[in-house]
Amino acid sequence: MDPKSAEFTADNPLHILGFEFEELSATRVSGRLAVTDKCCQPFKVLHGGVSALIAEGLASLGAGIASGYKRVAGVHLSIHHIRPAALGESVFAESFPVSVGKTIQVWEVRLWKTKETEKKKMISTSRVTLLSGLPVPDHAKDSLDQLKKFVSKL
Ligand SMILES: CC(C)(COP(=O)(O)OP(=O)(O)OC[C@H]1O[C@@H](n2cnc3c(N)ncnc32)[C@H](O)[C@@H]1OP(=O)(O)O)[C@@H](O)C(=O)NCCC(=O)NCCSC(=O)c1cc(O)c2ccccc2c1O
Repeated sequence: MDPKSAEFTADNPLHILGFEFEELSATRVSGRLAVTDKCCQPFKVLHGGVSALIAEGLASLGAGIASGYKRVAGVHLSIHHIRPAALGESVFAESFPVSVGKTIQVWEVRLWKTKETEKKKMISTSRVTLLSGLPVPDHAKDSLDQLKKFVSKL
């Protein structure tokens, strides 16, 4: 299944905002978001909560894969908003693990402006701490199976 297709909703809130995944693995998760009205605060810049949502989503997916498709639970998120992303711009998000333990994982998530003509400019940097290796509830088994199938085809 193509992660950019309408059927693939690895993360529903991100999907609704138009986020498109590019990579999904235990060591790297990335994707892109066009900054539309749906993502902006009143001053027409990317809402800080949307940046935090991207951080939570990417880190959780990566940590879930790194834990062998067990359930993970985010327990702490910190974010620094370095510069704004304006309405009409596009952002690139990348995430990688800082530490993968048996029970705790720490992931870094960075958002960048993606104007090809410009030097890469960072929008925000986040650290997400997650509890990992939790049992998967029955109602969530299907979506984890779907994610597993997709990742195995990459
Ligand atoms: C907070 C900063 C302006 C501080 O900048 P700093 O002093 O650390 O560094 P620089 O001066 O070098 O600037 C860095 C970078 O920011 C650009 N910038 C500076 N001032 C402005 C400005 N007035 N307007 C636009 N852009 C500015 C500057 O050009 C530099 O970029 P370069 O590309 O030129 O290098 C800065 O750190 C910053 O802007 N950070 C991002 C802040 C941000 O976007 N926060 C998240 C969204 S805010 C938010 O979520 C939010 C705000 C609200 O007011 C709401 C109100 C009602 C509902 C919701 C709201 C809401 O969600």
